[in-house]
Formats: sequence, structure tokens, C-alpha cells
Amino acid sequence: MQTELTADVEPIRFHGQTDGTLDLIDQTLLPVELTLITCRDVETVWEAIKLLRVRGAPAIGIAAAYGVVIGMQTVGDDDAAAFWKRLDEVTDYLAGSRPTAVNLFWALDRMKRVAHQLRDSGTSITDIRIALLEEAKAIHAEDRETCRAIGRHGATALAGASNFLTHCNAGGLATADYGTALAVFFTLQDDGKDLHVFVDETRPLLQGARLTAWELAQRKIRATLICDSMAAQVMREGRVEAIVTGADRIAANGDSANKIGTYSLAVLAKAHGIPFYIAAPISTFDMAIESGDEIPIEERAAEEITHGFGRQTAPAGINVYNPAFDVTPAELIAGIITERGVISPVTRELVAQMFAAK
Ligand SMILES: CSC[C@@H](O)[C@@H](O)C(=O)COP(=O)(O)O
Repeated sequence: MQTELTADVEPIRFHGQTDGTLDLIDQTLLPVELTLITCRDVETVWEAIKLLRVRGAPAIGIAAAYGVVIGMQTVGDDDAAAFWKRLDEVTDYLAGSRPTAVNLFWALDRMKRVAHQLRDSGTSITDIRIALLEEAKAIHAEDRETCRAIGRHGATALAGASNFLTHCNAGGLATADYGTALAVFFTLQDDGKDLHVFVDETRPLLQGARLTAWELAQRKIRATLICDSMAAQVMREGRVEAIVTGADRIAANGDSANKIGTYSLAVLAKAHGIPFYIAAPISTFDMAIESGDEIPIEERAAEEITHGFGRQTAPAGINVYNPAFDVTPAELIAGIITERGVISPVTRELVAQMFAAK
């Protein structure tokens, strides 16, 4: 279904009851086409996550939660054994779509926990199914609140700055609402600030050029697109006061995985005395892992580099390494902006405190 090219369309929308369907903006087609895909089976949700039709850590979690509801539609209410077998199958299957963003596993765990708790208290399969849909909707709705709170904390922390740089897309398309990094800019704009954002195009899949530049243009925030390799130059020219990006997984010590190229920005920021911030919800923290060394880094197909968007740009047969994420060490991060407040400095103790806070 093709629709008007505007930011007002909800990137993720579930229609109906437990037998409903999931609409997603196909982000691979932006910024040229705004097309919704309708997911009627879990395979379509899995494929949408895998192929980055829906992407960004919180959005992946939300889509997967609805994916569980859809995946459970193939079993009836009258066969409890088949229901529980299917729940394991569906959650394991969705967990295999992408490895780095922990929000995916966090959302799937939440869905399973709700179902198991209700089973233990003797609830019927029909009601557990309803509870699964309610939980997916809760994950979705909470993310809206989370985005706004991240935006508010970030805008307060960065109220003195007007010139920013960001990488990849941590905006409305990547979440249920305002985004994480972009929430900071949107909130500053709501506060009446005239700001400017340099947007890294974000090789190889151009989430910055295709998605962030589009979102900023939709909201009439002044933005300038640069190739990733130009970031050092604009920093050297004194045109960046702060860098804000999202994250896909944050370890207990604050090391943060985000789109490939983020780590080099943080190193450059240090060299130029520019504060580098991560904006991310608490659901992006993985307190089970001690440091960024343990974060699984997704490797994607060589063709994303050799045949970006269909055109061959490298000799056939060339060796390619295509890690989709990198890890920025905590010591390079000035602060992590969460919905509960800003962790700064980024130490293991302050991460643990914020994680435990309500
Ligand atoms: C609020 S989204 C944060 C991150 O998920 C985002 O910065 C990012 O790296 C997304 O990578 P992608 O591969 O496009 O899913």
C-alpha cells in the first residue's frame, strides 16, 4: 500500500485483535517511496527485521512483540501443548533475525514471561493470547513515553548547544515516536531552539541519508548531509558542538554498540574536544554482559558494500568485511541519555544506579 510521503504515518501499527495484522513502513524504500507492508505471518515480520524494512533497536523490539502475536495465530485455543510449543518456536525464530540490538531479546523475553506467568496462575489459552497482544501494545506505548523522556533529559543536558552531528537513524522510524538521538533535537526544536544537524550518510546502507535527513526535513530542522569521512573536517572547522547517536546494546560498564562508524566518531570527538553522547532507553542496556567485548556484532552480506543499491562498485570476488555495528568504549562517551536521566560520567557504578532507578 503506497501512501503520502509524510512523517505523520505511524511506522509500526497493529490492526485488530489477536487475529490482527501488522503494518510497517518499508524503510528500505525511503526516502523515495512511503510504502506500508502488511505482515500476516511471522515469516513476513522476521524478513522485515532481517532486511531492515523495520530497523532501529526499539522498533525491532516492538515489531518482534507483535510478531509473536501473529506467529501464535497458526495454533488454536484448544490445544495447549501445541500453543506452548509454538510460543518457543516463534520466539526462537524471531530471536534469530538480528543479533546485536538487545531490545529484540528484551521484548521477546517480556512476551514469554507474561505468557508463562499466566500459565502458572491457570489462565486459559484464549486469555493468554489476549494478554500477549496487550503486552505488545504496552511495549509499543511505553516506547512513546520513553522517547519523550529521553528527549526532555537530552534537551536539558544539551540546552547550551545548537550545532550537532548524528549518525545512522535514531529517530521516529527507529522507535515508536520521537526517537532517541533525534528526540533530543526534536525537543530542542519544541523548546524554540534554532538548531543545525550534520547528518552522516552512514555507509553502507545510508540510514543517515535516507532516513535521518528525511525525518529532519519533515520537521523542518536545518540539516546538512555529509559522507561519513567528512565528519573530522566539520569538527575541525568548529561546526559541531555535540554529537548524539543512538545505541543497539549497552554493556554494564557503559560500552555501547551502535551503527558501524559510531566508534570512529567518538574517537574524533575526543580529538576535537567535542562531547559525544549516546541516547538510548533502559531496554537497550544488557546488564548481563560486563563489557562491549561480549556484544555480538552482526555481519551482513558483502553485496551491501560491493553492490550498494544495485550497482556494482567493486571488483567481483574482492574480500569484504561488513560488520554492521561497532562498540564505543565508555570512556569516550560524555553521557548516556536515558528516559530516567543522564548517566555522566559513564561508569559501571552510575550505569548500575540508573538501571536500578525507577
Ligand atoms: C533508536 S535506534 C538506535 C540504533 O538502533 C541505531 O542507531 C542503529 O544503529 C540502527 O541500525 P540498523 O542496522 O539500521 O538497525
